[in-house]
Amino acid sequence: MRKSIYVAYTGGTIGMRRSSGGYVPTPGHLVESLAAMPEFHRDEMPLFEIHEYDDLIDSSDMAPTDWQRIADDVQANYDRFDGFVVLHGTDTMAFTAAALSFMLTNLTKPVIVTGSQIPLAELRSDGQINLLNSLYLAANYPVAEVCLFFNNQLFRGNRSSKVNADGFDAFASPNYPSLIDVGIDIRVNAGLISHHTGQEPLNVQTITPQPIGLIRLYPGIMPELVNNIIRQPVKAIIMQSYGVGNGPSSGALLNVFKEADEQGIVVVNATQCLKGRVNMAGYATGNKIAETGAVSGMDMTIEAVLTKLHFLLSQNLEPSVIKQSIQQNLRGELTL
Ligand SMILES: NC(=O)C[C@H](N)C(=O)O
Repeated sequence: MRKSIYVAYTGGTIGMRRSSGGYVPTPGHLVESLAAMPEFHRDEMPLFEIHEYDDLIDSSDMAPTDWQRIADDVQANYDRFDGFVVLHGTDTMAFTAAALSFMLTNLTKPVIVTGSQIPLAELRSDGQINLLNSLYLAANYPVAEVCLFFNNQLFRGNRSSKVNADGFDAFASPNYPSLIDVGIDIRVNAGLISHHTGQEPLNVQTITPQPIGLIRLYPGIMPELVNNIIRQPVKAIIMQSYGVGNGPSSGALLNVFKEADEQGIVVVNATQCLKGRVNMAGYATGNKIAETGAVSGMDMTIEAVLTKLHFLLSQNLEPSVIKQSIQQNLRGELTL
């Protein structure tokens, strides 16, 4: 029997049209374009149902409330379909994929987030390949987790980052292998498919918008500037440090982070580098950051750290519990 895939269409370039003000999402345009593409309707393809959202958006406009809507949508249709494809803009696709990975617990069916760099209806679009393969993989290679498909690779959602603004290879998973590579053959990288038994029903954890500060360290960064951020109603700060978790060792700057920690603000030390992991014990400069109470972001992407913080802060947990949980492997987002 042909499998049945639910497509949640949120917006993004894949369904956009050129306008005098630049590309904009256009209701009905994607569905119309797909109807005219015979390859999507071949017998080897699964059946699919597209749910076009009322307000299609450029993913630059995505917010935690949109993540919630997508998660609730998957849950509402969970029993009727074999798998899920979320059509999404590329700009914040990695954030949504990471957020969904934390929000959806006990997943036994694939949720694949995808989109394109050129609209589906345009010449040389990568949308056709991305959507066609996402549907095919969702039906035939049911990786039971939230994934991101782009440029012939299926990545773990919470390990992905947008790394190329204008290339078709827009995404990478710097600290974790791709789950599936699509070439002449479809190669599943062994052992990466989750084996959930499906005894527990799918659960959606509610995420609410949270005040999280993101501070990228740079040579000459002024303590006063960071100090202003902790004066805000902020519950957590992601400190994007150098290399393996280092930063300027000026007492004034370190004191600001220490003060933040004492106020119950969770400070996560995440590296600016795309690849590799934080090890604050490696250098004296990193050790000093650890002494302020900051916890390690390990080898998580910034997208994973940010959405994991949303996930944890939304549960009203004590800062000490959040500090512990941030360093635990919840959905394969970090390597212990
Ligand atoms: N390629 C894209 O989808 C970019 C677009 N600005 C978006 O994120 O919606």
